[in-house]
Amino acid sequence: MDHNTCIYDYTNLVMGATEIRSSRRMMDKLHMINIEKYGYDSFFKQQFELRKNENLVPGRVIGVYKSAYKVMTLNGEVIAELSGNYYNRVIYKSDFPCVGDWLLLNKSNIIIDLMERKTKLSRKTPGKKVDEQILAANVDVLFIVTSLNKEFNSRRIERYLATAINQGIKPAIILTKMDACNDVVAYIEKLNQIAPEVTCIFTSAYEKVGIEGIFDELSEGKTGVFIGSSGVGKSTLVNVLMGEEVQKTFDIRIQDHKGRHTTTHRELFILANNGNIIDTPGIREIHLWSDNNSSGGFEDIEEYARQCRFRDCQHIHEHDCAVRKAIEENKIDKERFKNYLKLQRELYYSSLQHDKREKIAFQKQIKRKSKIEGLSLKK
Ligand SMILES: Nc1nc2c(ncn2[C@@H]2O[C@H](COP(=O)(O)OP(=O)(O)OP(=O)(O)O)[C@@H](O)[C@H]2O)c(=O)[nH]1
Ligand SMILES: [Zn+2]
Repeated sequence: MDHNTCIYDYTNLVMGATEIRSSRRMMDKLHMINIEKYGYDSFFKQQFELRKNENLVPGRVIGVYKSAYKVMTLNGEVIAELSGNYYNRVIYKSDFPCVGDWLLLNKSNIIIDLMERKTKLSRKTPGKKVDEQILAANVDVLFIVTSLNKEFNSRRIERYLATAINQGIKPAIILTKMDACNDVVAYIEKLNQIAPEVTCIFTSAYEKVGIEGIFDELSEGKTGVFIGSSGVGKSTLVNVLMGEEVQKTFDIRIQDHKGRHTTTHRELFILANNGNIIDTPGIREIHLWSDNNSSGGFEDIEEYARQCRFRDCQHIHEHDCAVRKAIEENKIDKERFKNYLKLQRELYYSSLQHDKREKIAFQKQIKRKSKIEGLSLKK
């Protein structure tokens, strides 16, 4: 399906071939939004095509409220709520829409369905509860933001890199506050040790340095997420990218069912070059959550691991362990290796939890189904 088809569906306009060619001008006339700049590409168009007879509209979540969503559609921003049917189908918390998700809405702005996600930036829910929390969906680039000062921490960067690579998201490292750093070379060396292949962008929001480098990573329709500790300068950078003070709490205030005003803190903004950015304030830690065991960003260690005598070598006390030998010869940093093991364990644990969660959900589904069919389940 092409972009024009969805304009037909939505407005019932009858257009000829010539008009189709000038659909963008047409959209301007009708005050329609070009949702392609929000990342509406063939991946989502195909999903919409499969449902085209249902009179639905595609839209992207640009803000999340307690019980409603701010969604960008062809018609501009709307406030949308979930349908009862949607609620009934939800099994996991991660089935609820999050910022960056593409939705199918009906004409009354009721959310009928969630489109399949291209990527998701997930973490394990903070605290004891073991579950997945999706921070943002359909992310193309994870900007790992860190300052060129004491806050710089190789182990933390490795963790973020593993998260991005494991989830199929391209990582890029943004180094901030270059104006206040007098030994940039030392940081370049550190980055070479942990992320030789990763794009590193050196910036100063104060002096507007390096901003182009961020724009380069975000062409039209691409979505980037900023992640990093509090105080590294994420918001300042977002403001510079936006060219203005971004109002964190939009004027638009809505009421939830209890009549209270609620605001959102995870939002998607569009840049002048039509790239999309999501700021994630308040993310202090990220524990890996994944349904697969492959960590990312440790190719150097994995390269040595392939040379170990035993394929399932744990690199602890096995004979002929190439990894331990590399550590002894200072070819692998010991602390980096420890972090690798830690993240591996975290991933393994998370994949076990993932399987457990699937089993519980499967049982829930059977129970629900048998309830509907009037059957009772005996143990
Ligand atoms: N020297 C210097 N300081 C900066 C720069 N950018 C931001 N800062 C300062 O760093 C502090 C934190 O900046 P914020 O943008 O609020 O940091 P943040 O990462 O958004 O923090 P949270 O909102 O808590 O996640 C502020 O005092 C900024 O003025 C920079 O380019 N150079
Ligand atoms: Zn080994």
